[in-house]
Amino acid sequence: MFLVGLTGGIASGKSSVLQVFQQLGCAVVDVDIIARRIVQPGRPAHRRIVEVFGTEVLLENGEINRKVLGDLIFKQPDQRQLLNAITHPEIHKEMMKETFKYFLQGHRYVILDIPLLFETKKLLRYMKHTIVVYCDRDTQLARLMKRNGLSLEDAEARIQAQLPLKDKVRMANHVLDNSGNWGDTRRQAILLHLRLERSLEYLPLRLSVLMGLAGITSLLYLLARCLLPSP
Ligand SMILES: Nc1ncnc2c1ncn2[C@@H]1O[C@H](COP(=O)(O)OP(=O)(O)OP(=O)(O)O)[C@@H](O)[C@H]1O
Repeated sequence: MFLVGLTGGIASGKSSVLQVFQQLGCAVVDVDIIARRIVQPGRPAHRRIVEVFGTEVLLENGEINRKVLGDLIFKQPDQRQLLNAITHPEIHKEMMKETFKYFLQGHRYVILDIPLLFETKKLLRYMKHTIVVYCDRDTQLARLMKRNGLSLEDAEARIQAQLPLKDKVRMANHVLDNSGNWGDTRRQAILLHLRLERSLEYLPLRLSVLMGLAGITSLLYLLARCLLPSP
């Protein structure tokens, strides 16, 4: 098995592309979904967030108010670091669990949607391939304003706060251009899936696990022969 990191910019189309891979039966780890799951009431990260940021970041039903928290950390970078220190270890644990589950199921590759893959670089070394979902700036701006109901100024500020998409394109192994219509992007994603599925890069890990298992079995057999009395 090998890992494929999928990234892009805000509203560039990562989640939409990830859905295509999911529909194709790929093993998909959606960091956005994990990030929502680990802050559900009752989870340790939820408790820590309330301790640090206060009850004003809660909705009436006790869930985290993502909009309020999002605005808060956007305006105060030191608060963002605090939030990351609470959530990142929990997110990484869940990612490892899901990836291991897919490994046991025999998938050839696992695709992980990691919005800040190139910014934090923490997980980059584990990725055999990287994919950037790109779209031109005007399209990105228009989609972001429409989806989040943001003003031009606010949308520009959010795009500005990230590493430019063009830089991410330079760092990636594969680029999916989502500037045009959806059918075109879908086609690019399907072609890429076929390439990854045909790759033999999954073999080294699978073979080493099989050889490890064979080694342990032989060892147990030899031990049993030595320890058990012969008939
Ligand atoms: N090719 C396309 N044509 C038209 N609309 C699109 C296209 N691709 C994505 N969109 C729309 O653009 C918006 C952003 O897409 P999506 O949510 O997939 O981006 P994202 O990169 O996951 O965003 P974020 O990281 O900010 O959550 C959505 O409303 C989606 O429906």
